Amino acid sequence: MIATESLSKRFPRVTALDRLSVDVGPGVTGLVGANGAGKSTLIKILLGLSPATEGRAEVLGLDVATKGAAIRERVGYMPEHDCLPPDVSATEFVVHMARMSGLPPTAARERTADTLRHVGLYEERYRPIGGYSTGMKQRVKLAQALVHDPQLVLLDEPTNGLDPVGRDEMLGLIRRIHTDFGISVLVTSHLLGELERTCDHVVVVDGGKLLRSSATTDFTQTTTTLAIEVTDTDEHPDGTRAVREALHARGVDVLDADSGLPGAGHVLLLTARGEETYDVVRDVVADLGLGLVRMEQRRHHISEVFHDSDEQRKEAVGHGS
Ligand SMILES: Nc1ncnc2c1ncn2[C@@H]1O[C@H](COP(=O)(O)OP(=O)(O)OP(=O)(O)O)[C@@H](O)[C@H]1O
Repeated sequence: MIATESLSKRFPRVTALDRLSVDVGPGVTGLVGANGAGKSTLIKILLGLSPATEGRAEVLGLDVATKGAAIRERVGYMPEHDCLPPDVSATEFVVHMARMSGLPPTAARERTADTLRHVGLYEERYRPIGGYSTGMKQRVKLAQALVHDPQLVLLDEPTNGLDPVGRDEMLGLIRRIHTDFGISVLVTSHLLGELERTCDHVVVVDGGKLLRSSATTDFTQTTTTLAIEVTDTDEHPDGTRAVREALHARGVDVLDADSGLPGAGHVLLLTARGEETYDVVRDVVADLGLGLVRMEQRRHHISEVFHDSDEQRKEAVGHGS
């Protein structure tokens, strides 16, 4: 769907993309990175709206440097910022965008009705957009990206400004774009956790560089932290400490309390190395006669991926010297 080769974009004061080479296949792909990582810059280059300084990129086999218009016919784009006209209704706006993409009037009206229904806008679609909530505006932006039945949509921070329920609804909609219509999706976010549930594949960028590109299942398998909480007993007044020592004796990594992870210090955090880690924890807690209050897989945060990669870089430097 998308292929970039040593793609760079330099502004006078900042390098927004730094020799980025990545392949994105069909399905739902998350593009994750902190604010300023280069996500929006990449999307604008992929749409042929902004030239790269160096390197090349193809979208649906079309070169972004020369085939921008053909790419934009086949690709939908949901911009990050509020860009909707306040005085027109969702229906008027989306019909207009469908006509702009070349659909004849009747087809434009039919596709608009279908698409607005798909994103969950019903009676409200005849009211002016200016009176909409943030969630409704995000849905209108999504609808205009889908209305011309593209092969691929690029969604820039579609969950921005939404409350947790709104985020979940938007993520469900994004998943269904692929499952119901077969349209592939590239969706950006600064939250790895939310994309883990929605995407088949995740690409992580930092400072314009590729940090990681993996199937979502690889992410969860290789970066699994378990949180354990146990009861205290008369025999073990500090149950947490007793478990920590027993696990250590069985060779299970217990992360430092100051690991920076939320909850560290109150619960034990350890790296799961597969099924057997669960068995070891169960046996250790049972042998000590403690109660297991909680054993759950921690959702990972983007900062941890950056942290891991920093450690890897340091290790690589250390080994090299
Ligand atoms: N037109 C521009 N002129 C100068 N610098 C720019 C321009 N556009 C982006 N940048 C800079 O390039 C870097 C990457 O910006 P970009 O918007 O691509 O990041 P992002 O990952 O999309 O973050 P955000 O979610 O905050 O938009 C930032 O440091 C930004 O300030």
